[in-house]
Amino acid sequence: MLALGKLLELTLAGREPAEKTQLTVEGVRMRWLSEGALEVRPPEARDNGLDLLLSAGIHGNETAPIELLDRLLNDIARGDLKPRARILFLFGNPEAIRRGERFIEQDVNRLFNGRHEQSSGFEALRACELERLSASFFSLPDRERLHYDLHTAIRGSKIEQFALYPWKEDRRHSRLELARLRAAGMEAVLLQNKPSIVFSSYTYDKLGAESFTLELGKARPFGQNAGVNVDLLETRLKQIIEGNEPPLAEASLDGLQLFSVAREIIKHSDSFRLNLPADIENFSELEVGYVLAEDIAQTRWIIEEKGARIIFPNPKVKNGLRAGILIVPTTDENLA
Ligand SMILES: O=C(O)CCC(=O)N[C@@H](CCC(=O)O)C(=O)O
Ligand SMILES: [Zn+2]
Repeated sequence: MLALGKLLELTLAGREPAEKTQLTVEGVRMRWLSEGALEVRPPEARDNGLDLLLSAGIHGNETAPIELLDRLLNDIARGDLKPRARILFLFGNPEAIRRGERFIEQDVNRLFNGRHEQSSGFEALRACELERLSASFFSLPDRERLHYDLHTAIRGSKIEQFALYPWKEDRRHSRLELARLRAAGMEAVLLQNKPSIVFSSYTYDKLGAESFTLELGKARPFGQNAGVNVDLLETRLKQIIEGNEPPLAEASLDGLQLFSVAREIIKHSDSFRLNLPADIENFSELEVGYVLAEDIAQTRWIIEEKGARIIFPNPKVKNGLRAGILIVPTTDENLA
């Protein structure tokens, strides 16, 4: 296999490849751009006009998505997968991946859309570099732009695989993209309703891509991901890459559950207390009247919304950051 197909090995070893560009037997050009960053370009005659950004390892301990991208890249380098799309593969936080940690100093996925400029340290620099790499990748005119930022979650979930769809003023969420996600095995989608500082939000808002954070199961170390079944997603990604995706029945979302954000729970101080068991699962329902959290100056977060559920509860985040999202079921009536 071509050395550049071993992007994960290079990244784990902290090494640069001797040759920065290689051609596969299929005439596909692979170009190493920076640590954990590799561009794949099909021969011009085969190019179908899709620019696909696949990122994983924004959180270093979320290894199932990293292993998935590694398999796709290996297949391309061997000539077994024949891309018609241009692809940018990104491993988000190489140092955290090497150490098996979510992050080292600060969460890269809270540093996009300008936040890295108000910060310092190597994770802020990396977020800046990821913005630059993706902006340059998505700079070609008249092409379809798609970004999947792949994650696994800290805790178990009542709904195992789901997506978060960013928000931008005057832009509607696409029914066709939701149908594509359903075909890729996602069981639910959270439709965001305000701007955010995560990677998928940056590529959606600033670069005009259709962008999603995908949650694929529970985070485990390398080699221990048998419990994370990414078969449907892997099959769909191969079809998207090869340009032979079966047509999508747009009208039907086929049981895909839709949610919207009711409130983001923000941790304001060290006095923040989250009144949930440590092993609570994502999408657990909360009763109206329940005191979910308490913070400085007698602030109390009380459930007011019928059918509310919690995702990503995490009282350990830094002050000022999101310590959970309260979500409620929604309908498909506002989709484009
Ligand atoms: O399990 C958790 O608490 C977090 C899992 C995770 O990393 N999720 C992403 C979601 C990004 C988004 O809001 O689109 C994150 O928190 O960065
Ligand atoms: Zn993550």
